[in-house]
This record gives sequence, C-alpha cells and structure tokens, in this order.
Amino acid sequence: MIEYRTLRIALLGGGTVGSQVARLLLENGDELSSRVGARIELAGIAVRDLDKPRDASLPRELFTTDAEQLILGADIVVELMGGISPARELILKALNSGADVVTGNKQLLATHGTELFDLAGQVGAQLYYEAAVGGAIPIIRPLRDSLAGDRVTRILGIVNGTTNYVLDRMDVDGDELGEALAVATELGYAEADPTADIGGYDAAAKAALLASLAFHTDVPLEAVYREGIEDITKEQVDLARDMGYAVKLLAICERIAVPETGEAAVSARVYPALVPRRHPLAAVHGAHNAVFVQAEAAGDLMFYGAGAGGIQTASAVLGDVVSAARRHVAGGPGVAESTHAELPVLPVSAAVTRYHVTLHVADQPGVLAEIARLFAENGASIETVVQSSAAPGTAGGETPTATLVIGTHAALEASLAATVEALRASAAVTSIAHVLRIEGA
Ligand SMILES: NC(=O)C1=CN([C@@H]2O[C@H](COP(=O)(O)OP(=O)(O)OC[C@H]3O[C@@H](n4cnc5c(N)ncnc54)[C@H](O)[C@@H]3O)[C@@H](O)[C@H]2O)C=CC1
Ligand SMILES: N[C@@H](CC=O)C(=O)O
Ligand code: NA
Repeated sequence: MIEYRTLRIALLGGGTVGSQVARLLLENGDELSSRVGARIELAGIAVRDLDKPRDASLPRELFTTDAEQLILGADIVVELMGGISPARELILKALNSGADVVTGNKQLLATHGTELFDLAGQVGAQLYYEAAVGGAIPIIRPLRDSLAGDRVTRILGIVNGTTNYVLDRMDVDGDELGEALAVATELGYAEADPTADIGGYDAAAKAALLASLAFHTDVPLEAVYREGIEDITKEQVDLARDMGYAVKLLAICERIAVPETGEAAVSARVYPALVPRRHPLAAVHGAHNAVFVQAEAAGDLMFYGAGAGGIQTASAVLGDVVSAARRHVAGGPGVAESTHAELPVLPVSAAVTRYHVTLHVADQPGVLAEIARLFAENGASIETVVQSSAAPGTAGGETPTATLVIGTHAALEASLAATVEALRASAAVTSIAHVLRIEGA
C-alpha cells in the first residue's frame, strides 16, 4: 500500500458546477489520487445557505458558510461562486496562504486578472481557469501551452452556451428569445444574472481572456467591443435562414494592423452575426461552443464541445485540480501569464467586417442609384442586392415601397458604420429594418 501525502481541496460554491465537482471528487477521488501521487481530499464546500436542498450523495458535514475558515490549511482552493466579491478577496487570501487556485470565474478574471495573476506570480502559486472559457472544451491550455511556440492570428468562436442555445431554439423550434432563455436558465447554462449572457458580457469577458493569451498582451474587458442578442427577433432569425445564414453570437480576436501605420495591434469584439449555413459554426447547436484558432505555423484548428452545464464544466475544473495537485507534488513555481507583447488594442472601427443591411425605400426611379452612391461615398462596396416590392397600401402606406437587402464586401467597420449613418439620414430611405455583420463567408 502506497502512503500518499494528503492534499486538501476547499470548494467555494456548491451550485450547478460546484455540486458536480464535489460529487465527482468524492466518486473518483481514489483514481484521481493515483494519477497525482497524492491523496486528494475534499475538505469542505462553502455555500451561502446550509438549508438549501442539495444532492443527497454529498455528506451534509462537508457544507459550511464560513469560506474564510475553509481556505485555511487548504492546498488547492476551487472558486465556483461566481461574481466579483467575495470571490476576489477569497482568491487573494488563498494565494497569500500559498494555495493554488482553480476558478471558472471569467467575469472576475477579465476585470481583476492582472491583480490575481501578479499575486500568484509573487507568491509562486498558480491560478488555473480552464473552465472559464468554453466550459468543458480544452482551450486555455492549448493557447497557453500547446501554441506557445506559434503566432496566433485569429480566433473566431461561439463562447457562450446560453445565447447559442437561445438562438438555436429560435431558429430550429421557432421559440421567442424569452421562452428559450427560461429553458437555458433551468438547464443551468445561464449566469446567476442571465443579462450577462444575453447582453454579451460573458462572451466579452471570455474574449478578453482568449485575446490576452493568444496575443501575449493584457487585453482589458473595457477594450472588447460588445453587442448582445437582446434585440435579435424571430423575424430576423427567420429572414437569415431564408437567405442561407444562421445568427450566432461570436467572439472575434484578431491580430490586425493599425490602419495608419501598419503596426501590429489587437482587435477583440463580440456581436451577433450572420454565419453562412455551410460554415461549421452554423452547425454548432444547443449549448455547445466552438472556437476556431488560426496560427501562422499550425494553420487552422478547431475546438468543439459542451460550453456550459454543471457536469461538463466540472470536467475542466477537475482537470485543473489534477494539474494543481501534480504541481504540489512536483514542487516549483507556477507558470506566469505572458503579456510581454503589449500590443495596442484598437476600437471596433479599425476592424475589417462585412455588413448585411435590410432597408425599406420608396419604390421610385433613382432611389437605387442614390443608395449605391451613399455606399460608394463612404468607402463601402456592395456585393449583393436583393429587391422585393410591395404594392401601394400593403406595406408602406400609399407610396409603393421596396425592401432592399444589401450585402457588402469586406471594408473597414468605420466605413460601414458611416454608410449606415448616411442611409439613416437619407430621404430615399424610409426605414432601416436590420443591420447585422456577416462573418465566416
Ligand atoms: N454553469 C455553467 O455552465 C458554467 C459556469 N461557469 C462559472 O462557474 C461559476 C459558478 O457557476 P454556477 O455553478 O453556474 O453558479 P451557481 O449560481 O449555480 O452556484 C454558485 C454557488 O456559489 C455559492 N455562493 C455564491 N456567493 C456566495 C457567498 N458569498 N458565500 C458562500 N457561497 C456563495 C452559492 O450558494 C452557490 O452554491 C461562475 O463563475 C460561472 O460563471 C463557468 C462555466 C460554465
Ligand atoms: N453562462 C455561461 C456558462 C459558461 O461559461 C454560458 O452560457 O456559456
Ligand atoms: Na474550457
């Protein structure tokens, strides 16, 4: 019988993910201990409410409301509470006490990551966060370790399970946004406040983490351009399907050139976009996530799998627990985050995108020429135009109206945005129904 030393795990949070981590640690602890070469012991689970009904397989004596006390003497602290406070203070305390920390808290890392990584570096501890992006999908380690010798040029991903689930239900089942979100919340995909998902804040936090890792640059959350899916309607999703597209909330992180100087810079942005049905991202259904990574030497890589869900995310957390435990056994300092490149992060206006604009115009001679002039004048070039006319009195009152669906060639976002402003101000345009970007075409 091998005598192992014991590593104590303090689990902060016993919700959707935390309860699964606890269950798997108890069920598979012996096997994980053998893999690590040390006995992994779940010392306790800090929760807010001791009286809440819990998984009956979790011994009641493990639960406590005293997270600070639980951290004392722990070798590895697993933070799955979410939110900024008290998660931040507890992680700082854990690192200061010499523990390694595992977290799935992208919101905290994207806002206070520098402070936490700096402290980890100072005290020689390690902060693991595979669960923070893409749920079960290994994406943090591949970017930090496997691709550390390459130069990443672009990341295009679906990184929020809730919004992908909602958009998919709107597309496939004809649900309204609200009803699909209620189911996603029930299934444990959504954040404690689902506005974080629907508003694109969760995806923006993940984009900040991905861009920082990929470009060896500290990319603050405020530098990530963000639009959510709150204004996406079933009508838009239906129209997109008719035109051969799926609507997806995308996170895009790119190495781009400063328009004036050509120097290397970073663009990080999150928005709903039209993705051609033939593109693999259009086939990502439910709460699954997919992340495309392009690197100079490796070429195209794709990471795909469950982006949310308790047990799926627990897989990533436990992988980090095993890594932390192995580090404790082997000794030595943690690996520091590399931010040496210090590339500037540019506003969305410097990105190159494509627009898809649906507008209503008066069906009169010269209108199409006027619209084409506004595009050309603002440096945007039209690739496709589809026109449909409505009889007087059926759509736009007594004046005959036409609907124009215009797809552009790739252009600077600034030019495309200026074009839409010019269209809004034009007397030839009755109204602009939708503006969405096209990605992956
Ligand atoms: N649910 C998912 O699919 C995924 C969640 N995550 C992240 O994992 C973390 C946890 O998520 P969920 O398990 O879904 O959340 P949850 O809301 O289901 O669970 C949070 C747990 O933390 C406890 N807690 C919160 N504040 C506390 C406090 N002040 N003191 C003591 N206990 C406190 C709650 O009692 C609850 O047990 C979040 O950071 C989330 O963003 C990451 C990937 C996927
Ligand atoms: N709310 C998040 C959970 C995982 O990070 C999501 O829906 O992706
Ligand atoms: Na992950």
